[in-house]
Amino acid sequence: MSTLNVLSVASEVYPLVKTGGLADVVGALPGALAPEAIHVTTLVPGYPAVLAALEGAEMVHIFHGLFGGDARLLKGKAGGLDLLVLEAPYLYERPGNPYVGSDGRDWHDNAIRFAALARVAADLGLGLLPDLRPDIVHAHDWQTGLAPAYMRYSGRPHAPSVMTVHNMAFQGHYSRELMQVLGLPPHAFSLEGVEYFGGIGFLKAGLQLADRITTVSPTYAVEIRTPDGGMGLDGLLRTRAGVVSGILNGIDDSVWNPATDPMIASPFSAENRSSRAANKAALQTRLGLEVDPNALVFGVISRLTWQKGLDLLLERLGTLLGTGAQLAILGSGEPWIAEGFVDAARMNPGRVGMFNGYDEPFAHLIQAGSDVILVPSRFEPCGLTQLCALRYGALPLVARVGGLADTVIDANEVARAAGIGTGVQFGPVTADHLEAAILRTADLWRDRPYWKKMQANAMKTDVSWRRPAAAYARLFRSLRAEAG
Ligand SMILES: Nc1ncnc2c1ncn2[C@@H]1O[C@H](COP(=O)(O)OP(=O)(O)O[C@H]2O[C@H](CO)[C@@H](O)[C@H](O)[C@H]2O)[C@@H](O)[C@H]1O
Repeated sequence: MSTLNVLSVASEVYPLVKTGGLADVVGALPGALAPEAIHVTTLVPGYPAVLAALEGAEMVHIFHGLFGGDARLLKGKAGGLDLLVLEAPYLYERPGNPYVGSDGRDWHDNAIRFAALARVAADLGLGLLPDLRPDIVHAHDWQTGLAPAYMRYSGRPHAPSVMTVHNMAFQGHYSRELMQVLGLPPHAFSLEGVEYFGGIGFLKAGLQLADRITTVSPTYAVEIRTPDGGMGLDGLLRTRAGVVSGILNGIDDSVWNPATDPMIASPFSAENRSSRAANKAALQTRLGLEVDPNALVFGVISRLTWQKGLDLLLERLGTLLGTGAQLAILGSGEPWIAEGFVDAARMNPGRVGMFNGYDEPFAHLIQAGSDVILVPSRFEPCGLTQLCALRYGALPLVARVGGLADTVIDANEVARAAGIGTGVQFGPVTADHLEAAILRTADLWRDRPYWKKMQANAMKTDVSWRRPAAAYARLFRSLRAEAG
């Protein structure tokens, strides 16, 4: 099998820069695709953290006058990845978050910052550097949506493109006045081009002009074709339904491996789960919860945003605590949700523990020590925390949406009778249905033999990248064959 070269372009990549699951996936795909004879080079902006980590950097191109400055394209390695880094200090040399300044507001020039990234991806797809000419350009999320557009409007032969949507809620919508600044020809401002509700839609452009569209679960691939899930883009996606597919995410099962995880209190495996109890005790101690092996511990690891539905949990916290259960929460994000949990912890000492922040090692301990991981998302393209939870034997209690619907087997009565089931699902996503699911989970906890069976089932679920990588490989190869 000949090697296929893919240029993956994204605004964040684990372990260098991460604000969410996008970085995890972009960081994992190259390793996952290597056994499929697919070589991935990842193009990312030259944020300070990326430049600091880059090893063996070699300059491969200078762009004169790239959106208001001179930029250099560097080739090197970091975090085990083959990278191309766009070093453009006037766009990316800023402290903190890739998208927002210290005042919490979007950088004023985000349209240009990410158009520059997309422009460079497109140039590579057009054969700018013969040695680094990709067979496929794989663009992730709105920040890179213009890459397929730039290639298409060049009018020249170019690599075929795949646009992957990790979250439909972020679309990159900008003023029509930027058409010229962004280097888009006037005729691109049309329904079949980049025009979107009177402005320029970056994600819209990618979805309209890429050769294939993927999203990160089969159910989300269906949901985004509906008015609710499509968030304005459902019509386009219905029209292009023939090129849309859903490929589930995986997780890195060497990082997320309870048998070897150095970040947890005591290792365990599906076959030998006895030391899971030590992790539960460590978690309870760390968060000031009563150390009680019999208390059902619900864990949460999440960005705190409306998407994640955790306000519904706050609303029905009384029911959860009424069952005798505990809540361990690790999260950061919007203050209206964070403060609710901080208050809940203060008012329920020993029963609710909250760490308001981002802490990767602690996320591992919560997975290892909780009995349940709660993911009550209003929508969830795939979700990674429930995949980690399955691997660590913390049964996922999830909303029946997107990738959550695709990855958890609900312990309904039939599943219970058959000894299958890996967690609990609920829907529609309302406080009432969440409450019912919490009560059902507490009931399942009382049936300890079945609980242990579910835990074993969960831990044996294949949540690795193997199957998803094979699906991406098939997609890339068929697209390459089609392109000739
Ligand atoms: N406070 C904290 N401390 C430590 N770790 C934390 C944390 N908060 C979150 N995390 C970690 O960050 C990652 C978040 O990934 P998710 O897939 O759950 O959500 P996200 O909405 O960011 O991603 C979007 O993109 C991904 C990738 O495609 C989709 O799975 C998802 O549905 C979509 O919304 C997980 O690995 C989680 O453990």
